[in-house]
Amino acid sequence: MYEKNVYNFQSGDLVSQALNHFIEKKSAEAIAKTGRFTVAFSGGSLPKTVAKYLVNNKAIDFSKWHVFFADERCVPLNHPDSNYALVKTELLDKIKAGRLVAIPEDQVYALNEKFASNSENAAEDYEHQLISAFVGKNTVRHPVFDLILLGMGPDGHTCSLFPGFPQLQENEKWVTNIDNSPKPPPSRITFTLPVVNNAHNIVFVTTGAGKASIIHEILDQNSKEYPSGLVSPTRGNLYWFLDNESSSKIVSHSISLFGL
Ligand SMILES: O=C(O)[C@H](O)[C@@H](O)[C@H](O)[C@H](O)COP(=O)(O)O
Repeated sequence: MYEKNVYNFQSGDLVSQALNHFIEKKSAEAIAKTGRFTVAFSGGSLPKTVAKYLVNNKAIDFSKWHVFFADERCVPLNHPDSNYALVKTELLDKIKAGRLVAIPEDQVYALNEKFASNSENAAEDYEHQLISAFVGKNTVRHPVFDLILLGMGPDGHTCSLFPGFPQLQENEKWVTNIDNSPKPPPSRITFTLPVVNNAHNIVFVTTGAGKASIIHEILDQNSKEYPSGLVSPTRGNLYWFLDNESSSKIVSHSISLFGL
């Protein structure tokens, strides 16, 4: 059985501070063990919340980071809907601006723009990018990420895995596609559940009151009704970083003390 840690902070700013310490530790552990740190980002508010203090953290060896996208919208990389563009603005460019050693560009695994208009080809290409980054290094049947950072939508979706959609059943592929996403834009690629569940560390970052009821159902009642409730590590640990609002409906004994 995996370890589930639910951390509650007074504000979104404290969530960002805690994530900075947490990621520094996980990055150092992975680099000491394997010489690199493989991390996947989602979109939404997550990149900004994660990057707030991280971009000034001089204790982190960003040159050893390999950055991936847990899901991506099939749009050009400079499009306002692109998760790559968001992570570039919030994290990659800010690290570069403030430091001598940035994350090398060939260690950032973005959607291949050639396939932006064909989600099936884009997913296949992204799976090949994962294969080239993981096979022979850290793969069993699925890649083993050091850290996957997830958000949760108001319908309980995570990555681009939406409630009731067939992508939730995918057990073979590492990356799959969707062309009828209930949330625009419709065409996307996404990690599959086995890839998410295979990571060493899976972190949900969820702030704001809108998701408090779903969080209560997932964390207190173990609901499997929502894609986020199906995240269940096979080898690693699961962490939820919440603020006072998103955790407001959780029964208090579910909440762990944040410590490193
Ligand atoms: O691709 C998307 O549509 C978004 O990236 C989405 O999956 C997001 O991660 C969640 O809806 C949480 O978003 P917030 O953190 O902004 O609430």
